[in-house]
Amino acid sequence: MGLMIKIIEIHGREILDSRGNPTVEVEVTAQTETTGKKTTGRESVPSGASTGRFEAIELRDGQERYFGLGVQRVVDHINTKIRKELLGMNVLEQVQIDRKLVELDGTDNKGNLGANALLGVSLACARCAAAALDMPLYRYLGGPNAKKWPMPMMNVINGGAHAKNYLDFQEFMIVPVGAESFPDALRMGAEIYHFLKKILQKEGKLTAVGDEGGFAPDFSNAGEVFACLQRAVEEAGYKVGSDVAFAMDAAASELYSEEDGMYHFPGEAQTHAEVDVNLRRPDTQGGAYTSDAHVKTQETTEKKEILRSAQEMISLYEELTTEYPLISIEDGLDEDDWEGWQELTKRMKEQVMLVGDDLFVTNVKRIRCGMDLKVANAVLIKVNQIGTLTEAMDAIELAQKNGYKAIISHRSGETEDSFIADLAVAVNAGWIKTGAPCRGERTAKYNQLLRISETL
Ligand SMILES: C=C(OP(=O)(O)O)C(=O)O
Ligand SMILES: [Mg+2]
Repeated sequence: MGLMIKIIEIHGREILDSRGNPTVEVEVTAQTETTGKKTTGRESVPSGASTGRFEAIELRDGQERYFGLGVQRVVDHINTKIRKELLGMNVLEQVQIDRKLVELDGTDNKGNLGANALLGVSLACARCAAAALDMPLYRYLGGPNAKKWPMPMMNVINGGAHAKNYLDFQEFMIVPVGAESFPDALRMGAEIYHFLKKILQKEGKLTAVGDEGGFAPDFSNAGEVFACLQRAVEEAGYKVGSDVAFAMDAAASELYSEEDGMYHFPGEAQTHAEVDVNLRRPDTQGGAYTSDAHVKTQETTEKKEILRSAQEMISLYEELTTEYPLISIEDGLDEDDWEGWQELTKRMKEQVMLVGDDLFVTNVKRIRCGMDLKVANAVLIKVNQIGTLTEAMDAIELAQKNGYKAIISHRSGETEDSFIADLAVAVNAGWIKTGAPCRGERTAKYNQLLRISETL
């Protein structure tokens, strides 16, 4: 038998995440049989705001404390049922541990014990195993061939479910594609972020930030945002396109209405309504992306609506991609609109990464389905969407083996945990999405990548 590092303690607790909501933290302690050495690994669990309908279930207490968001019940599952079953297992046997966790839960969506219970334990086991072997986490997870630093996709303008502004699309990212090293990439991103702040201030826009640390001012549409990002890149001394490209997460499932099969843009409509009646934003121009060609404006006495069909969404992305170096569009259409996604993929797959987040939910079944239907060409990987490390790594492997890019991603609710930084290097993902280059829960990942990049 190989080396035995036996799990001797598992302890879960409730902590706070970056939104001030409770989340799960887990400590796993294991003892190396040959030496008696004891090692503890600690991990915590992130949480989404624009969660996909097909994600594994994040359990919450639903009781009065923390307005129903407490995770004490989940912590109890860890400290009783899960602890009892896992004590004595070899912490090096990640696949067996994760299989046991899935079995213990016994449901398809992890709704029994909670994906947040399973994930905390799963990740803490890996962290503990790496430490027990005195290995960096990325090396333990990835082996000797883990060697590639991931290109950061930095979300510097926040909208959608991550900000209370008029911006309907969720994320606008800068991608320093011309960088020659990770430290260079991060520095470029941080410099542009500061120039962006100055530009927003000069224009009298808010520089308060959204959930992922990007600024959250009111823009009327995506075209206005990219024009502003272009200025920030240029003022920072970089070339748009060759040094820095753009990416966006439309998070279109949040905009889609099953009732009429259309995508709704209430923020865009609101900014136009305000311009019309010459209210607070007389400086706001309509922008090129609300032309009648693809926007239906339904005016009533009280309300103006801006709606787009799937076809019109695709046309909008094509226009944006023609005008700006937009290299990646995530969740461009609804999580259930496989036909729309087929059309989107057919039309844009050569120029752009078409990333499935809510569409694939890090789930091999849905990714396989997407591959069969020739949908998308990249998979967003969020460990808490599926609930165990092994299943997330299976999703990454499936993507990479089939020519799909894998982008390792944070959630909008994060902790100071940096597991995903190591994971991105471990699997040579090539891409990471972990917010703005500011705020501790985001810089925890970027700073860990700086440390790792010294050793690559
Ligand atoms: C990171 C994202 O947001 P959330 O965590 O709210 O799903 C996303 O949609 O890609
Ligand atoms: Mg997304």
